[in-house]
Amino acid sequence: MNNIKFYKYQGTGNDFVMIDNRDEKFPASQAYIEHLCHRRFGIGADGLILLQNDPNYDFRMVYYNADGKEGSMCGNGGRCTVRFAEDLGIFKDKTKFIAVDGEHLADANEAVIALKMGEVHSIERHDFYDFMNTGSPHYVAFVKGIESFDVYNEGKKIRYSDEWVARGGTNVNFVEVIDNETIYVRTYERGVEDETYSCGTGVTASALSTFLRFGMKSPINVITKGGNLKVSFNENFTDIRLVGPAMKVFDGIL
Ligand SMILES: N[C@H](CCC[C@H](N)C(=O)O)C(=O)O
Repeated sequence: MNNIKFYKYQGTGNDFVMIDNRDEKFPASQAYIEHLCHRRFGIGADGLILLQNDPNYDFRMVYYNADGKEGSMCGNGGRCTVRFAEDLGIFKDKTKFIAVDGEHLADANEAVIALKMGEVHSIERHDFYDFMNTGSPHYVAFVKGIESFDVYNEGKKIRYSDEWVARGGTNVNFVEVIDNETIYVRTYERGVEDETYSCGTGVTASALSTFLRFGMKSPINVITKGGNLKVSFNENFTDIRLVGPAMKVFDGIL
């Protein structure tokens, strides 16, 4: 026993081990984090997040993928970290924190966390897909029959293609337009190397891409395997919000 307290949180089924690391005592080695995230040998999670102090913000969020490596920004993880900080009594109603991609604002109420995402300034448009960075890199392709689509194999093929390996890897989103204000998104996640139940930065990228390709207006409702999110944005993508539930599942001692 290391006598470290951990908490398990989830946001639309994207789940995280959360550690209050304000004393910076957590031994953050890759092997240990990978072990804790393992669904058979550990607690089981898509990632692990350290909540740390920062002199200029309410807190700092440090995110690791399930493979134990520090990742780029995680939207659902950000929403869960905000809920965690609220539960720890760090803020009430509104917060400002820092993550690997910069500053984030968020509002919390009992039902949802609304997280302001980074601005998106450049989007690569291709015939069959868009690519952008919403804090993490995202490939977005539109498909029909999303519920029976082979996300794992098709996503893996793209993620491990020579082009994307050379570019540092990517998360891969498959999207179907459901109605005038709703899309369904499924994501193969880099660093988890599997489909997750929901990916916040991926959902954000998918909504922006749906606006560009089909003119769907903000706010866009997003269905994922783990529940529903909403993405609102202005048309130059400088004010993007990811809104949805985030909650504690259990806690324990390591
Ligand atoms: N699940 C995360 C994305 C994690 C990004 C990660 N897979 C990477 O590319 O490093 C989210 O909700 O935005």
